[in-house]
Amino acid sequence: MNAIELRDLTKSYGKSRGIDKLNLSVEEGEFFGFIGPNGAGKSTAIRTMLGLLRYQSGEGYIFGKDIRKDKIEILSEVGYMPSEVFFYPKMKVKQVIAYTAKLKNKKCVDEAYKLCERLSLDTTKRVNQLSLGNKKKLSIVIALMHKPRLLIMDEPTSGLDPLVQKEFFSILKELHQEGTTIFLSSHNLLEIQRYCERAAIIREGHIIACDYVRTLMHSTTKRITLTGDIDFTIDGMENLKKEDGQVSFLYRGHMKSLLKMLSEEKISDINIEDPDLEEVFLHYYKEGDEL
Ligand SMILES: Nc1ncnc2c1ncn2[C@@H]1O[C@H](COP(=O)(O)OP(=O)(O)OP(=O)(O)O)[C@@H](O)[C@H]1O
Repeated sequence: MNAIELRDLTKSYGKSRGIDKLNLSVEEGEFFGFIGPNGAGKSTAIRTMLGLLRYQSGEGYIFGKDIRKDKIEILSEVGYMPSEVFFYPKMKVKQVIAYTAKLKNKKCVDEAYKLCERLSLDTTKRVNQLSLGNKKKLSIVIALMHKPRLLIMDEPTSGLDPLVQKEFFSILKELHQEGTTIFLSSHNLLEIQRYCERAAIIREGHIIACDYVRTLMHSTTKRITLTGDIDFTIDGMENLKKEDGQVSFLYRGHMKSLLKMLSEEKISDINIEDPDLEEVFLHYYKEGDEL
């Protein structure tokens, strides 16, 4: 069964576009990445699929349950970490935990305390005494404490220090091994590359690419690095970098024609490699680029 199934899901905010005919399938048990430039529609897609926003058309199912009709059942199986966190400022961390466990109607306080310990979050502090990063930790604890079947995280690591990020991903990996489906929306392409099996790229409210991360990286685009006497340009050269007698660029054309052109130039070395994920995604992000 698919954990997430969205078909032509459309949500607009009056004049401004949110998501437009968005299609997406995430299988149960996947570690899935969701990426796109600012304003692409990531948070809108997430909040719509969780039944938190009204939408105009299309359909959506979480574990086969209808996002329009079965909101409460869906939320009981999901752990959601929003990109922005709000807690009652005067509550202590331990009070937030107790209150949340009551709302979720699950015995999960012990699990929450274990998570606080692993993330170094002091449960005796009041929310208004917490730094931004520590508020984020609390939001992680709240999303994870009931061991949900599906975890949806919107920009979870922004504002967390590297040590906490490492521990956070160790926790996610453990949950994933236990069968939890993880849907991670992030601007950090390295963490998508490192942890996600598949990823979807959203731009202007549409999914423009969805595949295994490895496949996305092995696109037809290559990074070419040339050493030698280089003062020529080639059609299809992008992201040009020049340093220390080397020229490096992304190339999207036919390899045969590139090699033919280069054979006539004074080049002492050539290196052809796959670009890193960041470069591939930046290429997808750019408005008007073909896939
Ligand atoms: N409450 C709202 N009212 C009007 N327009 C909105 C509202 N929320 C989002 N939008 C618009 O919907 C589009 C998608 O926004 P959304 O927040 O989903 O993008 P995002 O991909 O999550 O962006 P970011 O990476 O910056 O968080 C944007 O054009 C945004 O301006």
